[in-house]
Amino acid sequence: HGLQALARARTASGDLENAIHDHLLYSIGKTTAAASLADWRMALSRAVRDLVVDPWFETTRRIYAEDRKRVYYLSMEFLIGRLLEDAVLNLGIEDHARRAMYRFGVNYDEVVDDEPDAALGNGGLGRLAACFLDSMSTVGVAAYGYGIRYEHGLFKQRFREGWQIEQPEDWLTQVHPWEFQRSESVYPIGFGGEVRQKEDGRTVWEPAETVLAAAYDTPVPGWRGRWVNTLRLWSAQATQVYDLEPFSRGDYLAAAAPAVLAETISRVLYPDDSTPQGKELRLKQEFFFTAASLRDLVRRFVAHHKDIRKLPEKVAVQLNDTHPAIAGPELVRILVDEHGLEFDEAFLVARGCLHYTNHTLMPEALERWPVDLMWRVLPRHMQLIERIDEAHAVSTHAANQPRPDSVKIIDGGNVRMGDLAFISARKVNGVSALHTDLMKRTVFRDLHALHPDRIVNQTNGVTPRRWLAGCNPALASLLTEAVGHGWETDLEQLKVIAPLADDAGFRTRFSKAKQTNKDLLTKYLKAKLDITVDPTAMFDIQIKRIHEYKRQLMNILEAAAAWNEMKRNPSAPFAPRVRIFGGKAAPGYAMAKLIIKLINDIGRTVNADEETRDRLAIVYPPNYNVSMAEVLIPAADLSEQISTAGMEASGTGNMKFAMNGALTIGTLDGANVEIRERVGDENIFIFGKTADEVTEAREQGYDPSAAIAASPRLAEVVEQIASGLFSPEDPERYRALVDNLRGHDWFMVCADFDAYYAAQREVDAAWADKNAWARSAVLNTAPMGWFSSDRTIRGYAKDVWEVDARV
Ligand SMILES: CCc1ccc([C@H](C)CC(=O)N[C@@H]2O[C@H](CO)[C@@H](O)[C@H](O)[C@H]2O)cc1
Repeated sequence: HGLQALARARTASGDLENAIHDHLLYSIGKTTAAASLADWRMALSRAVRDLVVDPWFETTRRIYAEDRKRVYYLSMEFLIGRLLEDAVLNLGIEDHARRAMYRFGVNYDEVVDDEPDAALGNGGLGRLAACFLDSMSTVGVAAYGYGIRYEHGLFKQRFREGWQIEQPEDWLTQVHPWEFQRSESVYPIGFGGEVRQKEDGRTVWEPAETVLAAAYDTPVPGWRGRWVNTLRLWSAQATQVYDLEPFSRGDYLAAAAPAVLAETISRVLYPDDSTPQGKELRLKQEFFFTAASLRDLVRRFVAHHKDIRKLPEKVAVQLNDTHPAIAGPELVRILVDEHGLEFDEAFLVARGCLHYTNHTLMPEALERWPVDLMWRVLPRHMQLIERIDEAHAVSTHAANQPRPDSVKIIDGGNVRMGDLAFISARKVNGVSALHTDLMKRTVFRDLHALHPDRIVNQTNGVTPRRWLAGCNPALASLLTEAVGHGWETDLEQLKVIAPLADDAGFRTRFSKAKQTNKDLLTKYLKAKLDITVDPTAMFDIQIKRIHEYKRQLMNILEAAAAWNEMKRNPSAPFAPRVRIFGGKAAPGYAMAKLIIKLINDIGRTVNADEETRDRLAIVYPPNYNVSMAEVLIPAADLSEQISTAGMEASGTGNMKFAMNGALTIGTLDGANVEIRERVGDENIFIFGKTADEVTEAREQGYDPSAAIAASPRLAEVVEQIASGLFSPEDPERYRALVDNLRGHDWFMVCADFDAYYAAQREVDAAWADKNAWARSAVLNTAPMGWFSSDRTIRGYAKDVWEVDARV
């Protein structure tokens, strides 16, 4: 706490102001008169970073002194968003920062708003990794995040006539003030080449191509800077920066080629969040960061520990989905080829360190790499994968006993990364109770039967720092008033407000906080997008990646059906709504892009309708990202979590909305099930088929056209779309979408439509009673302690990593 006091002392007396001024002059090289907003942001960021460095050193010193077991979180994605405001929040110096900027005549909020998002992720998986970093630092787990320092993060989304278009993201065109380049941590990473047997029996892999992995470290401060972990991101560099020979011939392209090719590995994030494209470059990215991370953590271990066999006592590696699953064979390779262990022992040591989290049951999202590609890019690893597969067969099946394909790593010419990860790991977890149960009954049924104690559940969580204290100061101060300080790091304390749901005064102030956020969002939409909405209407929000299983289609179909009814029956008790959509589609996902266009087409028609303008508006701000979520979520009244049951592994947006006092309309899918358990049936709107009912309906040959015929409302809307009502300029535009809906509807939109429509009418009725709504809103926030990522991380620390969690 000395350090914390030091940080405070250094900020209290205006030192922060001096530090900012010094950085502006001497780090940025600008006078106050000449400084731009970006310059001020750089100066403030550097000054705040300074306050994190000492506790960072102290954390590292303690980890070594106490020889703490470390956690290494390997993830292809870290969807961090902005860092300045979050660091200021964690250090508790917002007033100081705001006052210091004010003294320079600079608006603090504009400085914060100037920071580009670090969009190094696609969606749920990447954002979860970022929340986990915050929680590991706050609860005091000695941890490193390992990932890729993409030059270009997730693409920028623009709409051209309602169609999504993608533009490159370029967060690094400006200096990134939070990172430190670690030129001493650069490792050669090989690809391709040969594997040779040496006369002493040892195996040597001689790669044909080598790229350098250069480390960039970003400090990850926990609450009040008591503990500061590290995020180490790898950037690809060429071993040979420049080829002078072609240069001297004037062939500048050839001269630059080696560097360009090498750097391609960390150039851009693949924008898919479900169907892998199976590109060789993606495989190289996965191996590049995994191999660099394993080399780095083994170096750190052997620097202080003699016996490599003891690695599992001091190292726990978490594989964030199958993307780093090559870690199994790579760690075995290091132990066998470089440390001389026998294969069997090396495999046991490696498995002792590795743990795998599965984030999706979607068959098409499970990575499979063609065996011939693996032989070409990673020949030594392919040899070891065969050995691992063989050894597993022998250890689980008698010699003559046939092995079901489902437990084979290599099958049908592919390496199944899910099976490789499962077999290489000590613990495997799902991300919600329902999802973990479904893992045991579907994709990993046979492996679960062979290893019944390997799968555990760790229901996701979100950090209450960014997703409540940071993005919702209006509610946060009300909570602090009612609960006292401490809830930010012990969210269970929010339970205290449950009885206040019956306190009219508290309800009023709770609703006032919500209205404050709705007014802020209204201003944001006007300022950024020139969109005008009615801040007193119900803000009904669905924000997430566009995917058929998330059923944005069902949402917009219901909106159109409500619109039809409003026109048919103007006195019907529809609650005035602003229906907000946000989300990107993977560039190659045609149906998702068509759904975006349909939302914009129906929005254009409905928003232009004078008759219903006061009761329904449809808004789709482009380029949904972390910092936009921080404005949308606090302003939400209704949270749309309407996925086909059994297909959303957990969801994390659902938790953020409930934490911020929104009511959920949703299916019994993912973590919605656990949200309902905690908020109670009367404070949530559940509808639709359960996961088992979905499976059953599919097995019994579900006929969507019958469901459409049975629902006049749905039939009317489908016909309107098919006839081009919302696309007069191209009546056939939605042929594929309508045909799929009538003929296939794998995601049960038609089957759940009427139940969804009815649930939305219940929402309208509930909205009419402001007191009851406010009461339910309070009773959504109160029990959200379970959904703090601090609780999730404490679960991993105890059940998976077996590490201390103490600052
Ligand atoms: C290789 C292409 C690819 C890339 C990313 C993914 C991710 C696993 C998709 C993802 O983000 N899954 C989401 O993970 C969240 C965090 O656990 C869950 O809350 C969501 O339900 C799940 O869809 C799959 C396939």
